[in-house]
Amino acid sequence: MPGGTWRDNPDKCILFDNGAYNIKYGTTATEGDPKTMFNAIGKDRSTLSFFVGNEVLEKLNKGQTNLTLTFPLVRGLLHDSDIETMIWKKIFSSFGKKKKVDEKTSCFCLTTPPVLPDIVLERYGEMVFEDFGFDAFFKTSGQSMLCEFAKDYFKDDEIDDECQLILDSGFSFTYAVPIFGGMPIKHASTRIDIGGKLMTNLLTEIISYKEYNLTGETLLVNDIKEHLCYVSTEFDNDLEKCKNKDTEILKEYVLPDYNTTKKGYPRDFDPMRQSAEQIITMGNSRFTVPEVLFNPSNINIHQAGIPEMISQCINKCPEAMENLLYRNIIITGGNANFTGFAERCELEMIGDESIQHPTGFKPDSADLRIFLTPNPEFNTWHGLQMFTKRDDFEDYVVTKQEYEDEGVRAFRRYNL
Ligand SMILES: Nc1ncnc2c1ncn2[C@@H]1O[C@H](COP(=O)(O)OP(=O)(O)OP(=O)(O)O)[C@@H](O)[C@H]1O
Repeated sequence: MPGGTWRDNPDKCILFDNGAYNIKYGTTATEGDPKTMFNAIGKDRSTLSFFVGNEVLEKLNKGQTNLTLTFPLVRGLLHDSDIETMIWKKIFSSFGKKKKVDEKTSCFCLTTPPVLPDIVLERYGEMVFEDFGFDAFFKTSGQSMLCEFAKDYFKDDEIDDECQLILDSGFSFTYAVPIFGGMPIKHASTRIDIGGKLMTNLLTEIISYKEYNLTGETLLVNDIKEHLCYVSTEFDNDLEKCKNKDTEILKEYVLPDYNTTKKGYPRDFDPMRQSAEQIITMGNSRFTVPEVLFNPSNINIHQAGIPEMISQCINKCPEAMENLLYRNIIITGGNANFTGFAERCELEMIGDESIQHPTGFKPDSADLRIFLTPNPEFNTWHGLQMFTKRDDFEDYVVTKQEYEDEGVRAFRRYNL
């Protein structure tokens, strides 16, 4: 067990970027990328035994498809703290004997959504201090930590030090969060109720209707989505190409048979190929699914698409910040991995004949600069790690003693 306390031993700051899909975890001393833990449990419908975190992925990858998945975070918020506790325990036990987590001398650092109801904050306080018995707790929005990362990573591009707008498109939602002086401007934070989960569900429906019933095969469809979907920068053109069976767009996904192959894979469409495998042909669903991020009304969600949401968010901020925010937009989150995501945002913000909003969403007077983080899923965690190395980190930490004296108010001392 490592000696000292979190104040002097970087192994004792435990860092969780607590995504609704994956928890990215490590310590301040971790070198390289964090590890990930699937943030769900799976219950075997026949034996009722259950699997926790990555065990679920292992079972699913081996072809065990009769698992019911339960996610402890629902719509981004903690919904089932017992399940979350099980998954956190699984992570702590993975640290091994040598680096065994000693809660009494460790600080637990956690990312949460930018706006967190008191009742959820209270439950996190209970879990961290009462159930696990940590000595200290640092709670922050993921977006503030992403900023910490981006300010360093893009410093040569002269990203503004004070003022940025984070566009974070993850599993549950897509957020636009303006940041000033490292702190989110909460009243201006805006969100659309579309994230990776909804898009995977949508693709499941489309494939199940047109080809094979893949209901319940969430991870398989997720894999198809991650390999084959993209954000179109020429939507009408791409639709036309699909009608003409253009092989530039048509792709195939070979389904696993769980006998000779355990994993599916994508490949080019070849009309001449004779094939014994079960195949899904992906045409316009490759881009109509991610299109819902830009046109939510396509699936009857009456909210603004991403570029309009960004401008709505900036409009809620003081006018003096407007130019700075448009000049410092940082895109992150797992969905930012879709090819074309950042380009499409830029096209629609500026306005372009090839897309549906030719006039654009930014004022003519504002310059636009969009920064795409290099490894969108991990950058928030890296920002968190950088933050815990700052000289003033301790000022943002709530100790067990402070929590016992002040309760949940102790977390309101700072606004990250
Ligand atoms: N290469 C990819 N292409 C498309 N989508 C991807 C890719 N990689 C990851 N994703 C999607 O990103 C989503 C997860 O993103 P992220 O890790 O930012 O979310 P999270 O932090 O777990 O959740 P949240 O931010 O909602 O709390 C998943 O839906 C996943 O399918």
